[in-house]
Amino acid sequence: MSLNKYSKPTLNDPNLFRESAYINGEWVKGTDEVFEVADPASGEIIARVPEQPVSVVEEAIDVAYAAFKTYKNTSPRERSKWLRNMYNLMLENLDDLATIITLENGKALGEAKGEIKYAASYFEWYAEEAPRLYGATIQPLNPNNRVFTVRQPVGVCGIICPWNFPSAMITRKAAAALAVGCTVLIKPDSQTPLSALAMAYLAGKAGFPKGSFNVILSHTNTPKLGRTLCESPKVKKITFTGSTNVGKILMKQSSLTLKKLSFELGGNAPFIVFEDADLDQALEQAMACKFRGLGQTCVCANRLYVHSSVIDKFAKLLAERVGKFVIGHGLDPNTTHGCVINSDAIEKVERHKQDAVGKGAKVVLEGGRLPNLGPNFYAPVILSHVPSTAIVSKEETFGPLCPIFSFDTMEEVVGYANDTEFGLAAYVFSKNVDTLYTVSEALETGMVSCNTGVFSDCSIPFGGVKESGFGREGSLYGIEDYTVLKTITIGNLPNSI
Ligand SMILES: NC(=O)c1ccc[n+]([C@@H]2O[C@H](COP(=O)([O-])OP(=O)(O)OC[C@H]3O[C@@H](n4cnc5c(N)ncnc54)[C@H](O)[C@@H]3O)[C@@H](O)[C@H]2O)c1
Ligand SMILES: O=CCCC(=O)O
Repeated sequence: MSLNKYSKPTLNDPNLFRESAYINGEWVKGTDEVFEVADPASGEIIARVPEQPVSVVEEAIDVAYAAFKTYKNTSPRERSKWLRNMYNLMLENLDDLATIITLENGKALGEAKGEIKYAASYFEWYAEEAPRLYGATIQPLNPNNRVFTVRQPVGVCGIICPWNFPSAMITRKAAAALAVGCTVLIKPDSQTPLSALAMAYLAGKAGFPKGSFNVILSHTNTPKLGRTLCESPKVKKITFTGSTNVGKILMKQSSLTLKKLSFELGGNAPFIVFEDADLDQALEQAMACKFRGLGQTCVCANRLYVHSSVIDKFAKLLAERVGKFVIGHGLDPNTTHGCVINSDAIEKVERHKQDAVGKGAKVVLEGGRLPNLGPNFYAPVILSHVPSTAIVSKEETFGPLCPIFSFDTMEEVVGYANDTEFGLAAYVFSKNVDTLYTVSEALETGMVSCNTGVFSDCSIPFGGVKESGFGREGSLYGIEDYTVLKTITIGNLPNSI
């Protein structure tokens, strides 16, 4: 692959770079109207893709609906083979796919490669799960009846995804859906549609039948397209990853047709460091957790709670280590951390920082804008002794701001951690298993990670509680969200012999 800094890449396989939607196995524009995709690091336009009208989405829904009628009857072994092919193809094209992510999202190439491996792992996992969908046999009260259950695919799934993981947020939904026999219509974020299109190209090569894997595109038309997906009686499920506010809109719109829903929404993860924690381990893990994607992941630590006896030491050492980050264009091999997605992300970081400092937080690492690199570059900020009244204790920053709060007792810190409407991930650091266990049970989140800041894995159930959403992705449970349970009763059997 030859890459010129700040320019469109020459990919090993140029077919992976697509500027059309993918419907029924065809590359489709459907309109002359386009929207632009820019490299957030350089501002350079890297693609022009169609702004699709509602009529194209309606056609795509019809295609996915028609395809479902045959796709649902393919054998689990066939689907497993296509999923496995997709896994292999993603790894074979790792460099190109990662380059596309870096160019549209801004994350460093090393992180982008990690995302592709993570994204592909869902295809591998569900290739293995596809033939293992079990039901139950049930002993009913009526002795002349026999009862069993089967899991059937729910139908056409509308998949709406964010920009922060342009590949992995799609695969952990699509792989499970395709494994059980659902067809999918994917709507990526308008800032990062190119990864979805590259995967559509690979899905065709992997052997998925026409109409089973579709990608539609929109920017300003997004609310109309979203409504069309939510209100169509032919779409049986909406699976969404994104903000809680948009999740609430989609839930209302989906109520008209009472769709099955899975929502992975915003987080506000507490990262708790007790006085007996291995400080060096907690520091390393805090860095990895807080600054993954430069703070733009839903499971990034949003609030660090560090015991009052170690908070000053922890904050100083963290600032020393984070100060060594090399921030730059994601394709530069020296870069450890890329840029944020857009100027709104920086404005939110600054608003949360000013609020906390105004309320008495200490600045440990000043951070701030890096105009020499570009308008979307921002060096991490670390604040300590942040008061509990700061906005950041309640609102997700989704950016490179690391606020550290002090606490004294276990009861106090669990109270702070749970004092939010969100409940996605939480982190606990201690050498005492009683502390880990008691606190894990008390935290109101879907996932708790003890003594590690990086826990994501295709084998675990991923998802939240409270306003962080519902449904689980990945693991053996993730497949259930794309099925409906059917009960079959065979009645009036003769008396037993
Ligand atoms: N829980 C998780 O697994 C998870 C993962 C990643 C991101 N997130 C959350 O996502 C948020 C950041 O992503 P974002 O700002 O791009 O979210 P967003 O909700 O603005 O956008 C997500 C997707 O929804 C689409 N969308 C926006 N308005 C829509 C509408 N009216 N109808 C239909 N679709 C619409 C967008 O185009 C995009 O594809 C954060 O809150 C983050 O925590 C959660
Ligand atoms: O941004 C949210 C998803 C992050 C992950 O899957 O680890």
